[in-house]
Amino acid sequence: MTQDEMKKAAAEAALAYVEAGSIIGIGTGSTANHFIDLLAGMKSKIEATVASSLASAERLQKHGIRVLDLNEAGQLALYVDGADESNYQLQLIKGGGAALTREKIVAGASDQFVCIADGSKLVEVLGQFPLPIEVIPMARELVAREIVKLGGKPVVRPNCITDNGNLIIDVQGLAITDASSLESQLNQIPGIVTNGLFALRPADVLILGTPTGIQTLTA
Ligand SMILES: O=C(CO)[C@H](O)[C@H](O)COP(=O)(O)O
Repeated sequence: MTQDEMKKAAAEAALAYVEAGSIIGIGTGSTANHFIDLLAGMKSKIEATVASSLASAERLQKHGIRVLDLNEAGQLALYVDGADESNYQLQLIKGGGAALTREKIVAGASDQFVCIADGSKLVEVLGQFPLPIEVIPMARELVAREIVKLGGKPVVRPNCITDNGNLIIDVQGLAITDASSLESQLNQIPGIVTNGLFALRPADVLILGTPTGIQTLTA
């Protein structure tokens, strides 16, 4: 089974969490794309969606799935999204697709966060994947200096402007032993919009596609 097939299997398993008549938050990335494509097969069952990126909104609309602004939609029952890493507490690193801020907003507005991924994303300790941080452009050098003080190596992601008009700095070499504290600490640095740690609001359910089948972890 390829990694992509495992992502698709996880996305398919997440369909079971979709309730009739609901508005669903939709993530960003290749696993979320599988979920969007599968959701199209049951689009008459749902009321609408809220997208965490322009790319996901476009894909949903191509399938004829209604996309609402979060401010119109209100509190959502369900958010489905992928991740770059998850630990066993379902704390995540996200932002490989540069959509972390909108993803965190939509996750924060959802009662249940179902994370879908292939099994390689499950790790003992977060941090092998460089931590993405969304940064307001004028604060780039300030943020980079502060990250170095914390022991990280900041790398500005080339040719990347977020849907919010900002930069992504990927931070390598951070020891993420206390993900909640680090998430809060980084967000205190002026110029950081948010960082890709989803520890204060982890996933509620993690669905992994593995070579031997679906593995589901709950918080
Ligand atoms: O956080 C994300 C986008 O900002 C994605 O969920 C994360 O990068 C995983 O992507 P993929 O499903 O393509 O492996």
